[in-house]
Amino acid sequence: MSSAVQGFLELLRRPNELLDTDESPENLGGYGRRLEISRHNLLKLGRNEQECDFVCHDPAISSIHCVFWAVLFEEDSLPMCYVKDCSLNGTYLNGSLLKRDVAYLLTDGDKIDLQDENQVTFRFCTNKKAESDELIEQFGFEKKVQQWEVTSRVIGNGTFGHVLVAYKKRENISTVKELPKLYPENYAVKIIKLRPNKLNKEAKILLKLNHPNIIKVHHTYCDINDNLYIFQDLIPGGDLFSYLAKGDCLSSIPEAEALIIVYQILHALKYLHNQGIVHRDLKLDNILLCSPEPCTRIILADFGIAKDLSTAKSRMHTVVGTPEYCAPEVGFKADRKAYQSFSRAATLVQNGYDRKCDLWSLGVITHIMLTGISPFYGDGTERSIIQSTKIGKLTFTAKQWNTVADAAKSFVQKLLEIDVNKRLDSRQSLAHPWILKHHDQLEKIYFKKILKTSEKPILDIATTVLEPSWKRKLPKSVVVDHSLLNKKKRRNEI
Ligand SMILES: Nc1ncnc2c1ncn2[C@@H]1O[C@H](COP(=O)(O)OP(=O)(O)OP(=O)(O)O)[C@@H](O)[C@H]1O
Repeated sequence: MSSAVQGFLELLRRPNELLDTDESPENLGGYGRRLEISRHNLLKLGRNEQECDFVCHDPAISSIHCVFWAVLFEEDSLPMCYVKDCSLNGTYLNGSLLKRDVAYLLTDGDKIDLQDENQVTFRFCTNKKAESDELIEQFGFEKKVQQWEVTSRVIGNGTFGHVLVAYKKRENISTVKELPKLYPENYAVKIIKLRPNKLNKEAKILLKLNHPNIIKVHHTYCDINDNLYIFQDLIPGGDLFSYLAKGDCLSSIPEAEALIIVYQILHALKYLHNQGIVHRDLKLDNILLCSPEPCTRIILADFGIAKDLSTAKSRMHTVVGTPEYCAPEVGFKADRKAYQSFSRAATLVQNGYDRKCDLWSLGVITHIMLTGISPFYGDGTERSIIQSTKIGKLTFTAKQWNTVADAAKSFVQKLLEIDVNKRLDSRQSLAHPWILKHHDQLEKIYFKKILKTSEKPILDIATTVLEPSWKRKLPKSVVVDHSLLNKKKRRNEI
């Protein structure tokens, strides 16, 4: 298996009359043929000869019947291979029907049937070793949390916690026998060891939010070891960084594709900022994709350092974020020694910063999507990034800009504006000519294709879904260990 290949489909059964005419003789009969599932490549099965990697000329099979892909959190982590049904007649996983347009995680040996059982059958195989319960045992995580099941499959590991695959016990199982059994959907659970208040904030903020482009939290639970479980949607398409990282460097994407992503981020930011929430760590790694293809829904994740200003003062003073994406007014200093006199790094010399720091980060993200270049990266050292961000000099002379519209350049310029008063906010950004010019098409794509809704949801209204039992689930007080706080080594937080 080549390194890019993370799994494959083995054709188990296929009626002879449906065979492709151009198949080599050794593949005839349907046994032994393998379809590879690799990163950065959507494997498509269906009737459409132009689009599909595996063509089946059966009228019961849809033009594109189902798609497969693989996502890797890091180079050495175990791949997550997914199947998504896009058909009229359905795709079955181990005999159970898949919900249309929902991605399901595959496990070695899974059986996939196109349309009904025993018509065209594949077996999913991977030679990567399955995860053991080591992590769960090492940290004493609970495997059953009320109606939730925590599995040992790791989605990713962050500075403060682990993200694992979870399942929810089925509710309202249909008693109508004729209806096919539905396959259980996957969820993700982020488990963090409760430490100073800061860590509770992520779940508290997320429970308040309800927006199609923001990670949805379903349930929270705190076990007796102070592990906080945040059950949330599993976003199966990987992050935007991995989507752009092809080979050794980041690649640009077509302007139209970037525009659709920017439009969704702006909707999410407008909603967040209206709620008084500032994300503060917007970057490619924290933007998740529902599938690794253009025009997919994007989801903002990792609210670990988000700030809720709705009940507090309107400015922030703590230096947090990731220098590469961080607005100059946040106050990163090129010399790390400059922080030593503070127990927490703070922009004491400045007037603090506000929600517009998220718009600067979006400017950096847009710049990268359009050109593959990070605007203030310099020589890549933290010092050089911070220095060039402070200067904020932008040039559009690189050849990568040649094919980019002037309106897009102007958008980037207006977000990467050192003067916060001149920098656009989320509402103004949505009214910028780059967006406005394509407004009707963007709206259509957003509501019809991405959100798949015929009615426009009211995106600006806050629907507070704070669980009533939330407060009771947390310990009354959390002992703040200051030595830990100071020693905390967060890659992106000083
Ligand atoms: N709900 C989710 N669905 C799919 N993948 C997720 C989800 N939440 C997190 N991930 C993946 O797991 C990884 C770890 O997430 P987490 O939020 O713990 O840490 P992180 O983004 O690396 O944050 P930190 O900046 O705290 O180190 C992420 O990079 C992301 O790829």
